[in-house]
Amino acid sequence: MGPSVTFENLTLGYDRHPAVHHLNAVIEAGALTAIVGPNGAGKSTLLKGITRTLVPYEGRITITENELHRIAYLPQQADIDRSFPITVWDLVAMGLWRRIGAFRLLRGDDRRRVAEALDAVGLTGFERRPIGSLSGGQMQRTLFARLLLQDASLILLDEPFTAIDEKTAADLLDLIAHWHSEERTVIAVLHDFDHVRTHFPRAMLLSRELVATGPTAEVLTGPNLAKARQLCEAFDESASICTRGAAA
Ligand SMILES: Nc1ncnc2c1ncn2[C@@H]1O[C@H](COP(=O)(O)OP(=O)(O)OP(=O)(O)O)[C@@H](O)[C@H]1O
Repeated sequence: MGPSVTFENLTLGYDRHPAVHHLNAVIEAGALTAIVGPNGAGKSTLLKGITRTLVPYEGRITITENELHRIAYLPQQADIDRSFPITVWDLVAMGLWRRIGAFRLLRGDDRRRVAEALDAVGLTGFERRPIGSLSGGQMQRTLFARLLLQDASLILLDEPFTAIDEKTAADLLDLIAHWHSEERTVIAVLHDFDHVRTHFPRAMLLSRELVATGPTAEVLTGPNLAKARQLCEAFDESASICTRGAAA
């Protein structure tokens, strides 16, 4: 079973400006949750908080069982350097590093796992291709193959389906459903509400602060979405960290 993630009076930000503001919420162990909200709502920032890339200005994030070493994180495509000279095979094999270390040669068993992961994402035959030559969808399949090998109990995905074709999105959604059936905790930042409604049982609607969280149908309502838009439009980008809720 994957861990639960608890946010308590959490404020995260950059240069003393808050991006996520006094968030209180719980993501249950083994839940499949979509994080949604307007542009600039703090969704990616929240994932960076969970990976400890950002240290909270206030409050805390608690992951049960101290599972930090078992987190897999897929950043937005824009944050991935595709010019790095590495083949599909080597990038996917990096998913084994936690288990076998970065510098050990792959054994037969390891090579079989890499081949199976490539097969699972439909990339058999692409092993020797440099990642710079892949389409957006093929690159995303490669990164999902690496995630498969990471065997993480908490999987964080930042906009995994942006700018990829529907067939690839459907295949990768199947993999996510499989992770959910294995009771891993999966949290994905998503923009496509159809994907969220169809494939994600739970949702968290953010707009710098929490608007709603719970079963997806109860979160993605007209009034909640209108409130999220209003909050984001009203937010002062230059606001400093406030102490509201500090005593809570
Ligand atoms: N590295 C950074 N330095 C300074 N400000 C940042 C940085 N990253 C994000 N921000 C700001 O924090 C706020 C929240 O950004 P974040 O990327 O978390 O939003 P988001 O909900 O993921 O948006 P989108 O849907 O557009 O990707 C925005 O105002 C953004 O400009």
